[in-house]
Amino acid sequence: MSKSIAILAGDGIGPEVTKQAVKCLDAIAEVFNHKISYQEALIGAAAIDATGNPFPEATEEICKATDAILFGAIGHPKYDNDPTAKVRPEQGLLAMRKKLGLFANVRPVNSYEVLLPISPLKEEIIRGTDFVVFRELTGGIYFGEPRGRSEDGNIAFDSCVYTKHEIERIAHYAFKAAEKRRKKVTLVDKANVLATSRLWRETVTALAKQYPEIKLDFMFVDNAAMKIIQNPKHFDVVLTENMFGDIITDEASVISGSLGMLPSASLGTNQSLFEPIHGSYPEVAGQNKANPIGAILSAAMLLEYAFQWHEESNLIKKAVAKTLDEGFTTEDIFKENAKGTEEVGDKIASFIKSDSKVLAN
Ligand SMILES: NC(=O)c1ccc[n+]([C@@H]2O[C@H](COP(=O)([O-])OP(=O)(O)OC[C@H]3O[C@@H](n4cnc5c(N)ncnc54)[C@H](O)[C@@H]3O)[C@@H](O)[C@H]2O)c1
Ligand SMILES: CC(C)[C@H](C(=O)O)[C@@H](O)C(=O)O
Ligand SMILES: [Mg+2]
Repeated sequence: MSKSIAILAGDGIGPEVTKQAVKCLDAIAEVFNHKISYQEALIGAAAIDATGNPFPEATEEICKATDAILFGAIGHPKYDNDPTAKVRPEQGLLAMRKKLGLFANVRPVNSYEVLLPISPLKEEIIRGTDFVVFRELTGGIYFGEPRGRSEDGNIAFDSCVYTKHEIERIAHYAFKAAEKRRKKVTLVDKANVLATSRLWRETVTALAKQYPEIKLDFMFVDNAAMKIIQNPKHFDVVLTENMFGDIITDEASVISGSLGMLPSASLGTNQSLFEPIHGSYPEVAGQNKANPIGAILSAAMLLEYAFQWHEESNLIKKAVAKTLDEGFTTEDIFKENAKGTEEVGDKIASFIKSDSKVLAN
């Protein structure tokens, strides 16, 4: 089989973790005799430096012409520390999501037995955690109008806007995912305060009638933020709006062991993109310290969602698990005898190649 992938490595640790994901994809291509071609494109601060635009047209064209997109991370301290900057790397990421219609961001969260002891949370609480967050990605306060500043600069405003259509299309994805899981959807919102959240509750309640075997429950986001670390096994499929989903998934990454561990898929009707949920972690950029597993598991999600290569995807996940079992990790996981980004990528790729028969069974 022959497939093409756009590689948008971005800024900070983006290039080094994406390189490890590509290494694992190459290992899969070798084992299964697939042909995967890559097209690199600019995004974020790197794209601003080169073109003045954080999501250049050439990048958009490449994204549209390929079978799937693998994205690293964007962001640079020179913009983070300058609130007056007119053009920002994050605008590139948001423009890409909006222009490509990537409205459903899927963020799986699970615990790893071997990593339970390093968690600040109690083992018995997080053992067996397995839920997935469906985060709406192209609406809400990230995109609502009006937004901006008053003329005198003393007032700033953002608008949270949702349409019924935007809620329904991601809710269908969440309910369909629940059908294949433990048949439970928890809608996380702030319906006691926000009009948009009340529209979410009303719309999702009506839509749930189409999925009679799915149990729907509701939770306010402040309570959910607490319950996710107090009783994570309560959750199966979490459905939520853009900003709440952003926040609770960084929080949930503590259950998996590190923010560097969590992958995601951003799905639309015509294209799909795969990215670790973390950012550009500029403090260690270029130092071979970043955990590449979120990026590598994003490549596994790409094979599953974009190509329907399930066996291939499982092989990557098993190689990651085996690497963790051996305690072969970057410093954010096991500090003692920590390995580099490259070494962890090499190890996972070598397990994919050498143990493909053993791991597949
Ligand atoms: N999707 C994205 O591209 C994305 C996501 C979040 C933040 N950002 C941007 O990244 C920049 C830095 O933001 P931030 O510091 O808030 O978030 P961040 O995710 O880059 O880092 C937060 C913390 O998480 C940990 N971490 C993150 N990735 C890791 C990895 N791969 N391995 C080990 N540890 C990891 C580190 O402790 C780090 O200090 C900002 O410019 C921000 O806008 C981009
Ligand atoms: C960088 C930022 C715009 C982005 C978001 O908030 O969606 C990030 O935090 C993420 O989770 O992908
Ligand atoms: Mg985030």
